[in-house]
Amino acid sequence: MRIDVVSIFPEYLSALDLSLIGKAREQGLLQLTVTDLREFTADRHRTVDDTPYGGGAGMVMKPEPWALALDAARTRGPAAAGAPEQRPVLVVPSPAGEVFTQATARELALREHLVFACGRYEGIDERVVEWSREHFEVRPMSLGDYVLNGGEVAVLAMVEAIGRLVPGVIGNPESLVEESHAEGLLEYPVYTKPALWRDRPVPEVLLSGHHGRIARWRRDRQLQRTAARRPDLVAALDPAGLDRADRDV
Ligand SMILES: Nc1cc(-c2cccs2)n[nH]1
Repeated sequence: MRIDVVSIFPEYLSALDLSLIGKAREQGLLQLTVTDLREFTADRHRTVDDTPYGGGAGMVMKPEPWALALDAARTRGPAAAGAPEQRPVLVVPSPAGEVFTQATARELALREHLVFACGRYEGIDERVVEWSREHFEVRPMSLGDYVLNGGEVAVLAMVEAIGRLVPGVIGNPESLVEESHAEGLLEYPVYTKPALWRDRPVPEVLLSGHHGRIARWRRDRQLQRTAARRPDLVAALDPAGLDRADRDV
């Protein structure tokens, strides 16, 4: 998978050099390029913003640098060998986007080329989004109903959520199965040594070695936790995915 990120603060994305995503880049599982939008300006001051038409506070990001930067990202490097001709996905972090979920991460982890446009100020001139539709599948994307100062933080979260689902990035794919949201439920509580810590014991069943009982206990905790903390997820559950014992929780 190829990932391009365009930002006026490329150093913000240096966290993607670290840990799991950094290792996947070294292994060639992910090709990630971060580009400074200001490289695509033509004036001495490297201007990327201007006042909004129609008035109002703040500044809007100018269209031309974005068009040049996105075209460069789209055409950079050879198309992956053998990959079907897919248009790259242009993800535009925005509080006005569709909400990014684990399902979105799973969907985007299957794509060959993702380009992330980190907007700042009051946003990017809307004509860039319209212009991009010719060569990209354009996806305005929100992390949630709160406002950030720029798209970089959202891109860090999305690249991690997507990247970890790319085959080979996580050493043990088993650990992807029971994590929160993997199947619409929150994950169960976890424990490790010591068995007694500050007068708090580990739940007895987990020390029993009885795998069936442990699996049932964990599933019950997932259902109870989801019902308590995220009733919206319970409402969205597919009843066909629940077994009889689930219904008794
Ligand atoms: N969910 C979300 C995205 C954003 C921003 C993206 C770019 C500037 S602000 N705020 N909140």
